[in-house]
Amino acid sequence: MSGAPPTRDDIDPFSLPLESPLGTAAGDITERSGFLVRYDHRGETGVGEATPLPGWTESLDDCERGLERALEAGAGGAHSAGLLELDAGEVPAARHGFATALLDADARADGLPLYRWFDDSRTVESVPVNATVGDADREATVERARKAAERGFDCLKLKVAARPVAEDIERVRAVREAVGDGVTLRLDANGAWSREEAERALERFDPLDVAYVEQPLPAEDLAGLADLRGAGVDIAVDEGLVEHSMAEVFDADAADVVVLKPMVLGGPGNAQTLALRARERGIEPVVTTTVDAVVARTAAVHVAAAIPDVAPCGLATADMLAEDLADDPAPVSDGRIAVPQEPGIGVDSDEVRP
Ligand SMILES: O=C(O)CCC(=O)c1ccccc1C(=O)O
Ligand SMILES: [Mg+2]
Repeated sequence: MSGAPPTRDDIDPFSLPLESPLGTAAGDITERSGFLVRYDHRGETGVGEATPLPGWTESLDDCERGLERALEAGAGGAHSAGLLELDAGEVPAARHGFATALLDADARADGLPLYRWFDDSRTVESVPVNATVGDADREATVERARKAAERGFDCLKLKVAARPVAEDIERVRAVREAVGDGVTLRLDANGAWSREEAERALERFDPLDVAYVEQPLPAEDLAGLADLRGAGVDIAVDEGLVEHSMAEVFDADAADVVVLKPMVLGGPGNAQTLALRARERGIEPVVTTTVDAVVARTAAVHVAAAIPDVAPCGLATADMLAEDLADDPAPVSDGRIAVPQEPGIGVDSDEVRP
Protein backbone atom coordinates (compact mmCIF):
# COMPACT_ATOMS: atom_id res chain seq x y z
CA MET A 1 0.00 0.00 0.00
CA SER A 2 1.24 3.45 -0.76
CA GLY A 3 0.39 6.57 1.22
CA ALA A 4 1.81 5.34 4.54
CA PRO A 5 3.23 8.20 6.60
CA PRO A 6 7.03 8.40 6.60
CA THR A 7 8.59 6.62 9.56
CA ARG A 8 9.92 9.26 11.89
CA ASP A 9 12.21 6.69 13.57
CA ASP A 10 14.78 7.62 10.97
CA ILE A 11 14.84 11.39 11.60
CA ASP A 12 16.04 12.44 15.07
CA PRO A 13 16.04 16.16 15.89
CA PHE A 14 18.85 17.62 17.99
CA SER A 15 19.92 21.00 19.28
CA LEU A 16 23.43 21.73 20.54
CA PRO A 17 24.53 24.93 22.29
CA LEU A 18 27.90 26.43 21.40
CA GLU A 19 30.50 26.65 24.14
CA SER A 20 30.87 30.32 23.27
CA PRO A 21 29.21 32.11 20.34
CA LEU A 22 31.11 32.31 17.04
CA GLY A 23 31.18 36.04 16.33
CA THR A 24 31.02 36.94 12.64
CA ALA A 25 30.25 40.06 10.62
CA ALA A 26 26.90 38.43 9.78
CA GLY A 27 26.00 37.91 13.45
CA ASP A 28 26.77 35.41 16.20
CA ILE A 29 26.20 31.69 15.87
CA THR A 30 25.05 30.49 19.31
CA GLU A 31 23.57 27.04 18.76
CA ARG A 32 23.20 24.42 16.03
CA SER A 33 20.02 22.49 15.46
CA GLY A 34 19.36 19.76 12.96
CA PHE A 35 18.49 16.13 12.34
CA LEU A 36 20.24 12.81 12.42
CA VAL A 37 19.17 10.63 9.52
CA ARG A 38 19.40 6.86 9.25
CA TYR A 39 18.99 4.93 6.01
CA ASP A 40 19.35 1.23 5.27
CA HIS A 41 21.26 0.46 2.10
CA ARG A 42 23.19 -2.60 0.93
CA GLY A 43 22.69 -4.33 4.27
CA GLU A 44 24.15 -1.46 6.30
CA THR A 45 22.51 1.34 8.29
CA GLY A 46 24.12 4.57 7.23
CA VAL A 47 23.97 7.66 9.39
CA GLY A 48 23.79 11.23 8.11
CA GLU A 49 23.32 14.69 9.57
CA ALA A 50 21.34 17.66 8.31
CA THR A 51 22.21 20.83 10.23
CA PRO A 52 20.79 23.80 8.34
CA LEU A 53 22.17 27.28 8.89
CA PRO A 54 19.53 29.78 7.77
CA GLY A 55 21.08 32.40 5.50
CA TRP A 56 23.34 29.69 4.09
CA THR A 57 20.83 26.86 3.68
CA GLU A 58 17.11 26.25 3.98
CA SER A 59 15.28 26.74 7.31
CA LEU A 60 15.00 24.00 9.93
CA ASP A 61 11.36 23.39 8.92
CA ASP A 62 12.11 23.12 5.21
CA CYS A 63 14.98 20.80 6.03
CA GLU A 64 12.72 18.51 8.05
CA ARG A 65 10.08 18.44 5.31
CA GLY A 66 12.78 17.66 2.75
CA LEU A 67 14.07 14.75 4.81
CA GLU A 68 10.54 13.37 5.24
CA ARG A 69 9.98 13.54 1.48
CA ALA A 70 13.29 11.87 0.74
CA LEU A 71 12.78 9.03 3.20
CA GLU A 72 9.28 8.45 1.91
CA ALA A 73 10.41 8.40 -1.72
CA GLY A 74 13.48 6.35 -0.78
CA ALA A 75 11.53 3.71 1.19
CA GLY A 76 12.17 0.07 0.32
CA GLY A 77 15.62 0.71 -1.10
CA ALA A 78 14.69 3.35 -3.70
CA HIS A 79 17.70 5.47 -2.73
CA SER A 80 17.99 7.28 -6.07
CA ALA A 81 14.35 8.36 -5.84
CA GLY A 82 15.03 9.66 -2.33
CA LEU A 83 18.01 11.67 -3.49
CA LEU A 84 16.10 13.06 -6.46
CA GLU A 85 13.57 14.62 -4.06
CA LEU A 86 16.26 16.94 -2.76
CA ASP A 87 17.60 19.79 -4.87
CA ALA A 88 21.03 20.94 -3.68
CA GLY A 89 20.13 24.58 -4.37
CA GLU A 90 16.79 24.42 -2.53
CA VAL A 91 17.39 22.13 0.44
CA PRO A 92 21.17 21.62 0.67
CA ALA A 93 21.20 20.57 4.33
CA ALA A 94 18.44 17.97 3.85
CA ARG A 95 20.27 16.64 0.82
CA HIS A 96 23.47 16.55 2.87
CA GLY A 97 21.72 14.49 5.56
CA PHE A 98 20.26 11.92 3.21
CA ALA A 99 23.31 11.72 0.93
CA THR A 100 25.65 11.29 3.89
CA ALA A 101 23.61 8.37 5.25
CA LEU A 102 23.73 6.78 1.80
CA LEU A 103 27.48 7.34 1.43
CA ASP A 104 28.12 6.00 4.93
CA ALA A 105 26.20 2.81 4.09
CA ASP A 106 27.93 2.44 0.71
CA ALA A 107 31.41 2.88 2.17
CA ARG A 108 30.61 0.44 4.99
CA ALA A 109 29.31 -2.10 2.51
CA ASP A 110 32.55 -1.79 0.54
CA GLY A 111 34.68 -1.93 3.71
CA LEU A 112 36.33 1.44 3.04
CA PRO A 113 36.64 4.63 5.04
CA LEU A 114 34.59 7.25 3.18
CA TYR A 115 37.62 9.17 1.86
CA ARG A 116 38.98 5.97 0.28
CA TRP A 117 35.57 5.19 -1.12
CA PHE A 118 35.95 8.54 -2.97
CA ASP A 119 39.57 7.82 -3.96
CA ASP A 120 41.33 4.65 -2.84
CA SER A 121 44.75 5.58 -4.24
CA ARG A 122 46.15 6.81 -0.90
CA THR A 123 46.01 6.30 2.83
CA VAL A 124 45.71 9.61 4.66
CA GLU A 125 46.22 9.60 8.43
CA SER A 126 45.42 13.27 9.02
CA VAL A 127 44.75 16.55 7.23
CA PRO A 128 45.94 20.06 8.17
CA VAL A 129 43.40 22.40 9.74
CA ASN A 130 43.14 26.07 10.67
CA ALA A 131 42.10 27.29 14.10
CA THR A 132 38.91 29.36 13.92
CA VAL A 133 39.18 32.61 15.87
CA GLY A 134 35.92 34.53 15.87
CA ASP A 135 35.44 38.25 16.18
CA ALA A 136 36.57 39.76 19.50
CA ASP A 137 38.36 42.90 20.62
CA ARG A 138 42.09 43.17 20.03
CA GLU A 139 43.20 41.79 23.41
CA ALA A 140 40.84 38.81 23.33
CA THR A 141 41.72 38.09 19.69
CA VAL A 142 45.45 38.06 20.48
CA GLU A 143 44.84 35.84 23.50
CA ARG A 144 42.87 33.30 21.43
CA ALA A 145 45.38 33.39 18.59
CA ARG A 146 48.28 32.89 20.97
CA LYS A 147 46.54 29.92 22.61
CA ALA A 148 45.82 28.33 19.24
CA ALA A 149 49.45 28.74 18.14
CA GLU A 150 50.61 27.25 21.45
CA ARG A 151 48.33 24.26 20.83
CA GLY A 152 50.19 23.65 17.58
CA PHE A 153 48.06 25.37 14.92
CA ASP A 154 50.24 26.98 12.24
CA CYS A 155 47.25 28.40 10.36
CA LEU A 156 44.76 30.75 12.01
CA LYS A 157 41.55 32.17 10.58
CA LEU A 158 40.22 35.37 12.16
CA LYS A 159 36.79 36.85 11.60
CA VAL A 160 36.90 40.47 10.45
CA ALA A 161 34.48 43.19 9.26
CA ALA A 162 32.32 43.07 12.39
CA ARG A 163 34.06 46.33 13.42
CA PRO A 164 35.62 49.26 11.58
CA VAL A 165 38.45 48.45 9.15
CA ALA A 166 40.97 50.42 11.22
CA GLU A 167 40.23 48.25 14.25
CA ASP A 168 40.57 45.04 12.24
CA ILE A 169 43.93 46.24 10.94
CA GLU A 170 45.10 46.71 14.53
CA ARG A 171 43.72 43.30 15.53
CA VAL A 172 45.52 41.54 12.70
CA ARG A 173 48.74 43.49 13.27
CA ALA A 174 48.68 42.55 16.98
CA VAL A 175 48.07 38.88 16.14
CA ARG A 176 50.91 38.87 13.61
CA GLU A 177 53.25 40.34 16.24
CA ALA A 178 52.09 37.83 18.86
CA VAL A 179 52.40 34.66 16.76
CA GLY A 180 55.38 35.58 14.56
CA ASP A 181 56.06 35.01 10.89
CA GLY A 182 55.79 31.21 10.92
CA VAL A 183 52.01 31.16 11.23
CA THR A 184 49.65 31.50 8.26
CA LEU A 185 46.90 34.09 8.78
CA ARG A 186 43.56 33.94 6.99
CA LEU A 187 40.69 36.38 7.41
CA ASP A 188 36.96 36.04 6.86
CA ALA A 189 34.83 39.15 6.29
CA ASN A 190 31.59 37.18 5.67
CA GLY A 191 30.59 39.55 2.89
CA ALA A 192 30.40 42.68 5.02
CA TRP A 193 32.74 45.21 3.38
CA SER A 194 31.96 47.71 0.64
CA ARG A 195 34.31 47.73 -2.36
CA GLU A 196 36.12 50.79 -0.91
CA GLU A 197 36.53 49.19 2.52
CA ALA A 198 37.75 45.94 1.00
CA GLU A 199 40.34 47.70 -1.15
CA ARG A 200 41.64 49.71 1.79
CA ALA A 201 41.71 46.65 4.06
CA LEU A 202 43.56 44.44 1.57
CA GLU A 203 46.18 47.11 0.99
CA ARG A 204 46.91 47.15 4.71
CA PHE A 205 46.75 43.36 5.18
CA ASP A 206 49.28 42.59 2.44
CA PRO A 207 52.32 43.74 4.46
CA LEU A 208 51.02 41.70 7.42
CA ASP A 209 51.35 38.62 5.20
CA VAL A 210 47.67 37.66 5.18
CA ALA A 211 47.27 34.58 2.96
CA TYR A 212 43.69 35.19 1.94
CA VAL A 213 40.45 36.91 2.82
CA GLU A 214 37.21 34.98 2.56
CA GLN A 215 34.34 36.85 1.04
CA PRO A 216 35.49 40.45 1.44
CA LEU A 217 32.41 41.54 -0.55
CA PRO A 218 28.76 40.45 -0.61
CA ALA A 219 27.93 37.08 -2.13
CA GLU A 220 26.40 38.62 -5.28
CA ASP A 221 29.44 40.72 -6.22
CA LEU A 222 31.61 38.34 -8.24
CA ALA A 223 32.85 41.18 -10.44
CA GLY A 224 34.00 43.09 -7.36
CA LEU A 225 35.85 40.03 -6.09
CA ALA A 226 37.54 39.59 -9.46
CA ASP A 227 38.73 43.22 -9.25
CA LEU A 228 40.25 42.65 -5.81
CA ARG A 229 42.42 39.75 -7.00
CA GLY A 230 46.10 40.17 -7.72
CA ALA A 231 46.79 42.82 -5.07
CA GLY A 232 48.88 40.56 -2.82
CA VAL A 233 46.19 38.97 -0.66
CA ASP A 234 44.33 36.07 -2.23
CA ILE A 235 40.55 36.10 -2.51
CA ALA A 236 38.45 33.19 -1.26
CA VAL A 237 34.83 32.73 -2.31
CA ASP A 238 32.54 31.25 0.35
CA GLU A 239 29.05 32.83 0.45
CA GLY A 240 29.47 33.40 -3.30
CA LEU A 241 28.81 29.68 -3.73
CA VAL A 242 25.43 30.07 -2.02
CA GLU A 243 24.37 32.60 -4.67
CA HIS A 244 26.27 31.30 -7.69
CA SER A 245 27.31 28.03 -9.27
CA MET A 246 30.96 27.02 -9.34
CA ALA A 247 30.88 27.59 -13.11
CA GLU A 248 29.82 31.22 -12.58
CA VAL A 249 32.60 31.71 -10.04
CA PHE A 250 35.11 30.27 -12.53
CA ASP A 251 33.79 32.35 -15.42
CA ALA A 252 33.95 35.57 -13.37
CA ASP A 253 37.60 34.85 -12.38
CA ALA A 254 36.43 35.69 -8.86
CA ALA A 255 38.47 33.23 -6.78
CA ASP A 256 41.97 32.16 -5.87
CA VAL A 257 40.45 29.85 -3.26
CA VAL A 258 36.98 28.31 -2.89
CA VAL A 259 35.58 27.47 0.54
CA LEU A 260 33.55 24.30 0.25
CA LYS A 261 30.98 23.57 2.95
CA PRO A 262 29.37 20.19 2.31
CA MET A 263 26.30 21.26 4.34
CA VAL A 264 25.80 24.23 2.01
CA LEU A 265 26.59 22.36 -1.21
CA GLY A 266 24.14 19.49 -0.79
CA GLY A 267 26.44 16.80 0.57
CA PRO A 268 29.93 15.36 0.84
CA GLY A 269 29.83 13.98 -2.71
CA ASN A 270 28.96 17.36 -4.22
CA ALA A 271 31.75 19.00 -2.23
CA GLN A 272 34.26 16.37 -3.32
CA THR A 273 33.31 16.77 -7.00
CA LEU A 274 33.56 20.58 -6.77
CA ALA A 275 36.96 20.34 -5.04
CA LEU A 276 38.40 18.36 -7.92
CA ARG A 277 36.87 20.71 -10.49
CA ALA A 278 38.38 23.70 -8.68
CA ARG A 279 41.82 22.06 -8.67
CA GLU A 280 41.57 21.50 -12.44
CA ARG A 281 41.04 25.24 -12.83
CA GLY A 282 44.00 26.15 -10.59
CA ILE A 283 41.73 27.23 -7.73
CA GLU A 284 42.59 25.90 -4.28
CA PRO A 285 39.75 24.12 -2.47
CA VAL A 286 39.39 24.50 1.31
CA VAL A 287 36.80 22.33 3.06
CA THR A 288 35.03 23.64 6.17
CA THR A 289 32.12 22.75 8.41
CA THR A 290 29.26 25.06 9.28
CA VAL A 291 30.02 24.20 12.94
CA ASP A 292 28.29 20.88 12.54
CA ALA A 293 27.80 17.99 14.94
CA VAL A 294 30.03 14.94 14.85
CA VAL A 295 28.54 13.14 11.83
CA ALA A 296 28.69 16.04 9.37
CA ARG A 297 31.99 17.30 10.75
CA THR A 298 33.61 13.89 10.31
CA ALA A 299 32.09 13.47 6.85
CA ALA A 300 33.73 16.81 5.93
CA VAL A 301 37.06 15.44 7.20
CA HIS A 302 36.69 12.61 4.67
CA VAL A 303 35.99 15.10 1.86
CA ALA A 304 39.21 16.93 2.74
CA ALA A 305 41.17 13.67 2.99
CA ALA A 306 40.08 12.75 -0.56
CA ILE A 307 41.77 15.90 -1.96
CA PRO A 308 45.48 15.24 -2.64
CA ASP A 309 47.74 17.50 -0.51
CA VAL A 310 44.79 19.50 0.68
CA ALA A 311 45.41 22.99 2.10
CA PRO A 312 44.55 23.57 5.78
CA CYS A 313 40.79 23.21 6.21
CA GLY A 314 38.24 24.74 8.58
CA LEU A 315 37.38 21.48 10.30
CA ALA A 316 38.66 22.12 13.83
CA THR A 317 35.23 23.18 15.03
CA ALA A 318 34.37 20.40 17.53
CA ASP A 319 35.56 22.47 20.50
CA MET A 320 33.05 25.20 19.69
CA LEU A 321 30.18 22.90 20.68
CA ALA A 322 29.34 22.56 24.36
CA GLU A 323 27.84 19.12 23.65
CA ASP A 324 27.94 16.66 20.79
CA LEU A 325 26.05 13.57 19.62
CA ALA A 326 28.87 11.04 20.11
CA ASP A 327 32.57 10.83 20.92
CA ASP A 328 34.75 12.64 18.39
CA PRO A 329 36.47 10.10 16.11
CA ALA A 330 38.60 12.86 14.51
CA PRO A 331 40.59 14.61 17.24
CA VAL A 332 42.84 17.57 16.48
CA SER A 333 46.46 17.77 17.54
CA ASP A 334 49.42 19.79 16.31
CA GLY A 335 47.29 21.55 13.72
CA ARG A 336 46.05 18.35 12.10
CA ILE A 337 42.79 16.44 12.34
CA ALA A 338 42.84 12.63 12.44
CA VAL A 339 41.06 10.82 9.60
CA PRO A 340 39.06 7.77 10.81
CA GLN A 341 40.10 4.59 9.02
CA GLU A 342 37.08 2.41 9.87
CA PRO A 343 34.58 1.61 7.10
CA GLY A 344 32.15 4.46 6.43
CA ILE A 345 32.37 7.82 8.16
CA GLY A 346 33.69 6.23 11.34
CA VAL A 347 30.90 7.32 13.67
CA ASP A 348 29.15 4.33 15.24
CA SER A 349 25.49 4.60 14.21
CA ASP A 350 24.37 2.87 17.44
CA GLU A 351 26.27 5.29 19.62
CA VAL A 352 25.22 8.53 17.96
CA ARG A 353 22.12 9.91 19.72
CA PRO A 354 20.55 13.33 20.12
O1 LIG B 1 36.44 27.89 8.34
C1 LIG B 1 36.49 27.73 9.56
O2 LIG B 1 37.53 27.84 10.19
C2 LIG B 1 35.27 27.31 10.33
C3 LIG B 1 33.96 27.51 9.65
C4 LIG B 1 33.47 28.93 9.60
O3 LIG B 1 34.22 29.86 9.76
C5 LIG B 1 32.04 29.14 9.39
C6 LIG B 1 31.17 28.44 10.21
C7 LIG B 1 29.81 28.61 10.11
C8 LIG B 1 29.32 29.48 9.15
C9 LIG B 1 30.17 30.18 8.32
C10 LIG B 1 31.53 30.01 8.42
C11 LIG B 1 32.41 30.75 7.42
O4 LIG B 1 33.43 30.25 6.97
O5 LIG B 1 32.04 31.81 7.00
MG1 LIG C 1 33.66 31.99 5.41
